[in-house]
Amino acid sequence: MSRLPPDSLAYALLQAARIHTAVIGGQSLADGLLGRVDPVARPAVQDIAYGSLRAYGRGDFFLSRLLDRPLAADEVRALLLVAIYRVETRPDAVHTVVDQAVFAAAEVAGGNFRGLVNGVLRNFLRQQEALTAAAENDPVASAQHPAWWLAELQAAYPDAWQGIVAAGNTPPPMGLRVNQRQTSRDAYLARLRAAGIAGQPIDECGVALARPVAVEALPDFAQGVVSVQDPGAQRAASLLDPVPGSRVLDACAAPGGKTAHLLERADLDLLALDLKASRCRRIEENLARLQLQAAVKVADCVKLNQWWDGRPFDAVLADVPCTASGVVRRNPDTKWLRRAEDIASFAKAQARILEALWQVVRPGGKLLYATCSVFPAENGAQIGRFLERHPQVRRCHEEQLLPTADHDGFFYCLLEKHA
Ligand SMILES: C[S@@+](CC[C@H](N)C(=O)[O-])C[C@H]1O[C@@H](n2cnc3c(N)ncnc32)[C@H](O)[C@@H]1O
Repeated sequence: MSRLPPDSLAYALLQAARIHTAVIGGQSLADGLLGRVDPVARPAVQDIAYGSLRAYGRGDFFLSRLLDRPLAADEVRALLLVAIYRVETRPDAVHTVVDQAVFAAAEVAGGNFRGLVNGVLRNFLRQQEALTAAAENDPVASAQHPAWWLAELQAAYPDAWQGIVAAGNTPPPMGLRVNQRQTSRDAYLARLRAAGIAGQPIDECGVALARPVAVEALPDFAQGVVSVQDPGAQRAASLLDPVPGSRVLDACAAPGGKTAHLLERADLDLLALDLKASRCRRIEENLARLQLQAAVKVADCVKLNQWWDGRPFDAVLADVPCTASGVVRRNPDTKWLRRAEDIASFAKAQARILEALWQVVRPGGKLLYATCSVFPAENGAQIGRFLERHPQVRRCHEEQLLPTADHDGFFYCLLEKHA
């Protein structure tokens, strides 16, 4: 519990520091860390916690120069990191940030850290110019990504890696998918305008918002007229493009964004699988809100005997688990939690999924392999190895979307089985 008022900056800094501590200790932002924060403070805490995690390489560099020995409490280190982030992003209010961080320090258990926090932050302000210049010459501090991650990007994209890094360091855009069964994209854009929310049309049913808003502010969100989905993710349904009435498998479906999009476009006999029961509930909740129907089953898609009745599918979506390196700006914890070896272990699991699912595609049917990664081992190289094992498979289409201001990073490959 905190005695700080939830609407104070001190409270926001303290909560952001606690989230930081949990993440650096190995927990994921997806574990609901933000849900423990007073709702009044959530937008501010999210802004500070996510922003400072995106910039962790930079903050860590500063602290390595400001502290001459390890701190007694991880939470104090995290408090310094979030305060420095706030100082750098709000240069007009640096003294308020320092004062509020000192109030927050009084809440950290295990000692009296107020003097230390005050001293380190004032020291940072005194040396800010020199430290900022030094950070420019440090690869991890300036790119704000781990060294192994940068090496992967540089090897794969010698001309484009800086753009990928820059996109990864920017707050993500908010995209919407309009439910074509309920309204048209242009009619919904007009409703957004009437609600004072600016947006641009994208593709067949997407909208890019000028600024993120809370979902509760979106007209008729609860009635299922619209969903939040990045335009890059919306490519899946149009690439697979199953014909009405066909039998479709979404093998790694939770939370059901792409399942729902497929069903909004056409009436389908669709089976959605996911490994985890809690995540299958998310699919069911999303389908219920959007007034769509599918069979949802908890299963490991690799273990065909657990879930497959032997009837082949016309179309299969394999949106496989991956490093999520294309959506790192949405989950800035992942780049600090992952290790270089994770790429190979994801690639191994993906190959097993692809092999298993290929067996359930009917002759003449298609499979769309998808990741939200930019690492080739999970994408083009994965498909290359699959095609070596199955030379008769037709690769109909392949695209690597790199993250930009308009969409996240995704990879798609559409494969067709010999009839
Ligand atoms: C990238 S996410 C899917 C996102 C989803 N397609 C969407 O658009 O909302 C990958 C999902 O695969 C699930 N998964 C991982 N391994 C699996 C397996 N062997 N069988 C079924 N689901 C699996 C994970 O639980 C996770 O929900």
